[in-house]
Amino acid sequence: MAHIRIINPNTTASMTAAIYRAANDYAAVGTEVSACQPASGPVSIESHFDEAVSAVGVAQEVLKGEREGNIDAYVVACFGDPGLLAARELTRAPVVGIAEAAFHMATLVSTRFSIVTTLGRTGIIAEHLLEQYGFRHHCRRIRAAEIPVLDLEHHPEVAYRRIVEECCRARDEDGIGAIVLGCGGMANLTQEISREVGLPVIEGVTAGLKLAESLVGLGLYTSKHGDLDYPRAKPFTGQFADFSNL
Ligand SMILES: O=C(O)C[C@H]1NC(=O)NC1=O
Repeated sequence: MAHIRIINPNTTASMTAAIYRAANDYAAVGTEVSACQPASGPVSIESHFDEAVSAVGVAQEVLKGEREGNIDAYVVACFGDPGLLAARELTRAPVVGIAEAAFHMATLVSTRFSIVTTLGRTGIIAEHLLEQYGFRHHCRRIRAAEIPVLDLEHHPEVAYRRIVEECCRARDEDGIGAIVLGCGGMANLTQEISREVGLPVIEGVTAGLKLAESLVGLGLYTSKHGDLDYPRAKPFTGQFADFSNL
């Protein structure tokens, strides 16, 4: 039995629920999935600033999970993987970011992939992650459907069509074998888009869940030898006082 906690770093509860449903549909027998989002922060994450603010919320949700004591792994369900390394410092449980998970999965089924994300301005965040994780040469292009994140909920039909159109352009122009969807809010679209576009389509919530299950099943844990060791205990002031002496 593994309990996997999925953290939606934005504060839109309906997106958290959609992310939970998508993950739970793929959970193995014996896996318990739970989902949460920070009490405060951006309703959607579409910029460096949004990422920075949401990273604090991710850390707070991991600390809550550690206090609960029964979480075997965490998934950070925003394509920018906000606060991923900081989250790993706070727990021995594996912590999987959905961008990193999707990149790994995509390279297991194709030599080259393109990313289709929401707004073009967030493409640089994915570009930085490709570099950081060592997947830069696997990714042919970072494309955007040019839809705000919450349009996935507010205008799902328009959003779906724009995503599929951009996926088709990627398939026809980029010399790729697979597509990575660049938003946690796209988690429930994978199969439908894959059927319509005719390529493997990978998104990070479900990829992250299955990788987290594998890490737990292998008995792997976040190393506490080196840079992912727990933070040195120290006082924190002001709004972060509850981070004191972790
Ligand atoms: O980076 C993006 O465009 C998508 C990212 N933003 C968000 O609120 N959830 C996400 O996965």
